[in-house]
Amino acid sequence: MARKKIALIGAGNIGGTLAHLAALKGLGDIVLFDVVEGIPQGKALDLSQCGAVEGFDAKITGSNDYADIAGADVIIVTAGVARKPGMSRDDLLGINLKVMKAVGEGIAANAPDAFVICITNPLDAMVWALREFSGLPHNKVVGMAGVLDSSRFNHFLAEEFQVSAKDVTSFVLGGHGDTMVPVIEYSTVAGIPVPDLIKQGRSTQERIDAIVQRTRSGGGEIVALLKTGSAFYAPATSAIAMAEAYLGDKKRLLPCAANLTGQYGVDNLYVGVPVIIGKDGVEQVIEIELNEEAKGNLQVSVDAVKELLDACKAIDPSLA
Ligand SMILES: NC(=O)c1ccc[n+]([C@@H]2O[C@H](COP(=O)([O-])OP(=O)(O)OC[C@H]3O[C@@H](n4cnc5c(N)ncnc54)[C@H](O)[C@@H]3O)[C@@H](O)[C@H]2O)c1
Ligand SMILES: O=C(O)C[C@H](O)C(=O)O
Repeated sequence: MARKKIALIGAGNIGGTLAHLAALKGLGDIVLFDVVEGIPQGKALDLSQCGAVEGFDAKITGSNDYADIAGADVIIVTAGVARKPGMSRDDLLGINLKVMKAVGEGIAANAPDAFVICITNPLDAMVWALREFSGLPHNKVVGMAGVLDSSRFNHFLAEEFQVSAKDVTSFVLGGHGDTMVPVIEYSTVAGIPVPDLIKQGRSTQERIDAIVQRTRSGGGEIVALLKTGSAFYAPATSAIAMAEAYLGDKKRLLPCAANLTGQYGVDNLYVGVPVIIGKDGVEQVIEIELNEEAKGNLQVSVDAVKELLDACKAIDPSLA
């Protein structure tokens, strides 16, 4: 059987980390693409030289030519600009929208059968625009944010309850911004709902509320520390989990930015919801019961994403 091909559009911090993880996990041969000459080639050579130590034999190449992504099974898009301290993700919209146009056209022309995972921010608007520019089916274009945000929430909850993060599960829904919605009612430690753990006196509502807030500003906390860019290890790990779900037809239920067609009362917009990922890409959107507070918070988040889509349409009338 032919090896799978993974194309990474953007060979920066996340792109390089994605390539490393994909090689270590043996997902397939890897093409790193970037507009900057030398960066993808240099990273590809460096990563290839890990193979003899790690025992992998993936072919890793760097390119500045979209023709080299031809036949890719999975494409992960990180092309664009990351924020710096003092900026919001939304400040990246104007510059990254232009990048999505170039990337969408490159994918459409060279790898229209790929499963495409977008990471570029502001995520919900960029994945929507990338889908529009590429014209690929909606089930084959998905955004990565919820896996990362839920992983952050799980990490903070694991610290709070002093348990392994492996035993914590949660869903963070909504847009990948300050309005994201960590859902406490669906957060558990080995199946025990967090509200029950509060009742047992293992934490307090105030402490959990503070964790929700820290999760919401989790990306900004790292930007403030790094000063030169944003998080890349956990974002890369999260996207690789989504790629593995597709390549292995795993039917994983993950929070991802998916196109909604009426679910949660939302139409024609990408936002973070639980989905099943398998060989057909986003195979199902799962609707979960939300209490009134979570419903209201999700609506606020959806409205924030809608505003970003309007901004995209104002910048590029071809999207209107
Ligand atoms: N969705 C999420 O949860 C999440 C998490 C972390 C970062 N991000 C976003 O991911 C993006 C990438 O982050 P990073 O840390 O890898 O940034 P980075 O600056 O390290 O890398 C971005 C790369 O994109 C390249 N690039 C720019 N324009 C391009 C184009 N037209 N075509 C191809 N490549 C192009 C740059 O040369 C650079 O190498 C940012 O927008 C960041 O905000 C999203
Ligand atoms: O915060 C950022 O700008 C990057 C990313 O969206 C994150 O959540 O880490």
